[in-house]
Amino acid sequence: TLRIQVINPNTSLAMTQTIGEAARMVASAGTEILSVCPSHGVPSIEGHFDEAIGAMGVLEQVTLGERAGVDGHIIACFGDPGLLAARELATGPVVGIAEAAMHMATLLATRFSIVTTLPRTVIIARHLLRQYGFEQHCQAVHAIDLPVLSLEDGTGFAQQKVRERCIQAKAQDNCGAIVLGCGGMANLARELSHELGIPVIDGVSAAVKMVEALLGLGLGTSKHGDLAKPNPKPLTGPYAIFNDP
Ligand SMILES: NC(=O)NC1=NC(=O)NC1=O
Repeated sequence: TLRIQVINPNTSLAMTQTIGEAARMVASAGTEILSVCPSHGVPSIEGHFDEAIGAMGVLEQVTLGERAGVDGHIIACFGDPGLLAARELATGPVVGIAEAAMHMATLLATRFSIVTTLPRTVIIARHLLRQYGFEQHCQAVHAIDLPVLSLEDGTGFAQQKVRERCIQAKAQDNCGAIVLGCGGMANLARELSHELGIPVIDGVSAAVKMVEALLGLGLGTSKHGDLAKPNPKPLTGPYAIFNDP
């Protein structure tokens, strides 16, 4: 059995649950999904400061997962916080939900749009598009202008706003696909794809299949060069957990 750890970098248990369920929906029979979140941190990630805190939680969970022998890791926040640092720590694949969804979208359409949460997170998506080399594929980045945890408030209001924004994007952007820009939207993609008649892609499920694909090819994170294990140093205080046992 493959064991893939899906890390919600924020500390909201409801969102961790949503993310875990979405991952299990698409996981292969031989794949066990472990859904985790940091022991300490920030309830939602809505900017650069939150991402820095979330990244430390990702590194904590990757460290614990590696020690437990998990085969691969998913960073289930649309900013992919801590991605490269996590790859230094990991032997298996580490895939972020933003890069996974963006890659999938480029295989299905010549242009995709992104629908994310707060306007201030739009710049984070733009930074990732540049970092991953997808700027020329992305037509627009839209925000529903609601906080991340509105997706977990049980009213369905945020979900309705996501739906409206996706309909608008399809009509206005001339995009062939839409990427959902938040881990908390993971359970909306299938229904929206059917309703809109275009691929609406959730990064959690995309990342599960990409990690399974990499493992199926016998591939893991390169340990040659800049993604080799960090040079050992005596880490102190809250970072002592990263020292080799
Ligand atoms: N753009 C986002 O909403 N990013 C996110 N913040 C979280 O806490 N989870 C996400 O996916």
